[in-house]
Amino acid sequence: MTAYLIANVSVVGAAPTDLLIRDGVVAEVGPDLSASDATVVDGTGLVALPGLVDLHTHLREPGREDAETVESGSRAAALGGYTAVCAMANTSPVADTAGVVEQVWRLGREAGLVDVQPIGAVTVGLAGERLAELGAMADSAARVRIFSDDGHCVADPKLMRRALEYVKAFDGIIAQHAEEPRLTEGAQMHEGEVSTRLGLIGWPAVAEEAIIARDVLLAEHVGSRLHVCHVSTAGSVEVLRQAKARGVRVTAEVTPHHLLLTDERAQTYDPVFKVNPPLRTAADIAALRAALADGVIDVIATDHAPHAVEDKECEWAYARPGMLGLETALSIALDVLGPEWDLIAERMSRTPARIAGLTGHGVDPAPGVPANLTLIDPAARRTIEPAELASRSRNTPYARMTLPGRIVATFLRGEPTVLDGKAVK
Ligand SMILES: NC(=O)N[C@@H](CC(=O)O)C(=O)O
Ligand SMILES: [Zn+2]
Ligand SMILES: [Zn+2]
Repeated sequence: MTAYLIANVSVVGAAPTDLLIRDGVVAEVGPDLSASDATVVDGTGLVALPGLVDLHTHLREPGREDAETVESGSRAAALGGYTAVCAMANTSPVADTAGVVEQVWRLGREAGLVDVQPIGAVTVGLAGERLAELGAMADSAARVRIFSDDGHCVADPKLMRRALEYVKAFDGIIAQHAEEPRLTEGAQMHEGEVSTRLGLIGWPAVAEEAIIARDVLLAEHVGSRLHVCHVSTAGSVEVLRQAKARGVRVTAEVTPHHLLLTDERAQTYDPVFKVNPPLRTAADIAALRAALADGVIDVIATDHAPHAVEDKECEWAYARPGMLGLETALSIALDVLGPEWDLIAERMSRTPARIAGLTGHGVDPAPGVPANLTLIDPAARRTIEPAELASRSRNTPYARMTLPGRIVATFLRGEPTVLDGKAVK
């Protein structure tokens, strides 16, 4: 195993120092380190963060390997500065059995670019009718702790209650895609001024807020852990704020795109901007940013949702919802939050690692800590070219935009997965 000496690097924004990585861990931290056997990485001007952790990634394998595979998605993640991703269950077949979650987990190990932690489905086939074999998935080699029907809402309150009760035994989490289906029938975008102008059926904010309100009450009643996926409205933030103040065990995520893009983008009729929940208003963005700063929203999660060309380059109404996120998330966070390195580490690494129970991830570089870290050049700017992305899909909403920050290197347990901004394998 090669040793690496990262010289003159700022650890989470502090004054520059050296990091020696050896045998998979951070061996030493301090000024003027030397090691004759180590490969030197010049860290001048770079910031080291604990490797990013994504609570919400769609890898599309098994079933839609044309859109993404565990390997291509893992490479996109490593290039984005990630060392661990949680893979959503809406694959084909659905990850609703021990067999499928173990398959995804094994493919992640084989790719070896990030730790792939499978999420299990809550209900069989995401159909919302019967609980999936949560216990078998938890006991499997994949050791599933987060369950989600993401893509669909667990709309039946009795089933949601049963799921929360079931996972309590092993301190599991139900991650909810909060969408009251009766309020979003035929919805194409956010319900508001722009949808009225365009004559498109809207998805009202209340369709999200009503489910979050119900679910925090259920989680409170049962005493279980609830996680809310892709929070997108100011009203949702208020529901979460009140629940947290009462001590409900609820955590929440926001996506990079909901922190930056508004429903005005729908005016282009370019389906690259079609996503669930939909892009909202500038007032929602302001509330989401404030909630991220004050901790009502715990994490930034990408909801990386690759889609094949034929599912995206068509009429808006027929296009699948979802956008890429892994390779641009850190840049969007930097753009939105500024160089608030401690906050970025908290929201994109430490807290998501803690929520998912991924020990060894989300820990700042210090002697003895597993060397899962990423090096960022905050001064660099890059223009996003969809064809250059490692993802198999091209549906980035940031095409030809120039964004701040570039991932220079990523290390997984002491081995580089990215060096000089390029994937190592
Ligand atoms: N976000 C999306 O618009 N799409 C996701 C599903 C989801 O996250 O709800 C997908 O799987 O494509
Ligand atoms: Zn969702
Ligand atoms: Zn999703």
